[in-house]
Amino acid sequence: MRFAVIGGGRWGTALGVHLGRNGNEALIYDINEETVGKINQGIHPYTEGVRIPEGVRATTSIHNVEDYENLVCALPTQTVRSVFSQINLKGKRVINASKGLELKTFKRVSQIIKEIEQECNVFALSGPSFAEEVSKGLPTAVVLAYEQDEEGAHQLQRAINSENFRVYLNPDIVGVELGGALKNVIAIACGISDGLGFGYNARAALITRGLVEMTRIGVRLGAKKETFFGLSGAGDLILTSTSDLSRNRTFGFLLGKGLSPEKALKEIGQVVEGVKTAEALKELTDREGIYAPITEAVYRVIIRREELKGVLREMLLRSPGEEFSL
Ligand SMILES: NC(=O)C1=CN([C@@H]2O[C@H](COP(=O)(O)OP(=O)(O)OC[C@H]3O[C@@H](n4cnc5c(N)ncnc54)[C@H](OP(=O)(O)O)[C@@H]3O)[C@@H](O)[C@H]2O)C=CC1
Ligand SMILES: O=C(CO)COP(=O)(O)O
Repeated sequence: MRFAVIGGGRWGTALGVHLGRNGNEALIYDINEETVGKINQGIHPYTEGVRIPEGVRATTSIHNVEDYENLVCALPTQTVRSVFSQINLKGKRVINASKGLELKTFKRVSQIIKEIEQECNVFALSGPSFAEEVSKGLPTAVVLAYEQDEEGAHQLQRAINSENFRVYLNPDIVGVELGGALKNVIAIACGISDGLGFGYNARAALITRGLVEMTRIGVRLGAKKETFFGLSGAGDLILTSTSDLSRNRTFGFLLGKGLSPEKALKEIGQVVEGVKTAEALKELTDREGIYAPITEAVYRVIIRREELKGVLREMLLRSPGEEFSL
């Protein structure tokens, strides 16, 4: 199959490399000339020692992607609207691989795409999948969600699935996209806890209560409860909240060690989606009246700049209530 990958950061490049290895053609679009130049010379721009397979090319010209029927979105979420508005999307399949919510509109990426062009089919590819490990061809399992086009999802599954990149199908695109976006906020909270030296008990509690919070928010927004127990929910939450490879967890960890949000973001130097998603999510949960204490605590620390210890103390003093209140 022929794919254009919009966004040649770590994830877009990893997906392009995987698609190429699996016998597909992939054109990676990126704004950065150096990145595009390296890919076209067969050099992986981020992972040393990994070859760019045959059939993978890169371009800095956004209009070149219009020759492709299947478009993969691997951009930072806040840039999706402006970049995709430049492309004629009519009749295309758009597979969202980004993980976040748009500020102010609180929209998921597939909703942004549909707002730009009604006449296209949207999908979401999500799950526990660090770009570096996918680039190296290490075993990974993800979910491909679809909205209406079940036949298209089966065709895409056949093109993307491989021994080391297993692709499961799920018709709940709302739940799959929300899982990928919301886990980043919980991973920041876990990073803060680890940075403060709170220990493994606290981390396990945060992951578990975080999953309940993600599920509560998701169900209220139209997702299926069980999706949050799958790869794009619990799977990605566990990966991101426990691994040093995660930018979101690392961001929280640096805050826990006393760095300001600006300094932590500068030190990481890559997109940390949970920061903007925490802001969008706090406004959304306030508007909808959804109880989301972990999201609120993260928001108060990174957006309102409240003192970490005070926010945590208030959190721990809350009445615990019932374990499962969705
Ligand atoms: N990395 C991972 O393991 C995974 C990431 N994701 C998701 O993929 C998305 C992208 O992340 P990732 O690739 O890691 O991020 P990176 O930080 O590696 O790359 C982001 C890229 O987007 C580019 N960019 C910034 N603004 C624009 C714009 N207006 N138009 C075009 N390109 C732009 C950046 O260019 P520049 O550097 O020049 O600013 C950079 O090359 C995120 O939503 C993330 O959550 C999902 C699964 C795994
Ligand atoms: O979503 C990811 C892996 O599934 C990547 O997480 P980070 O953006 O926190 O690195």
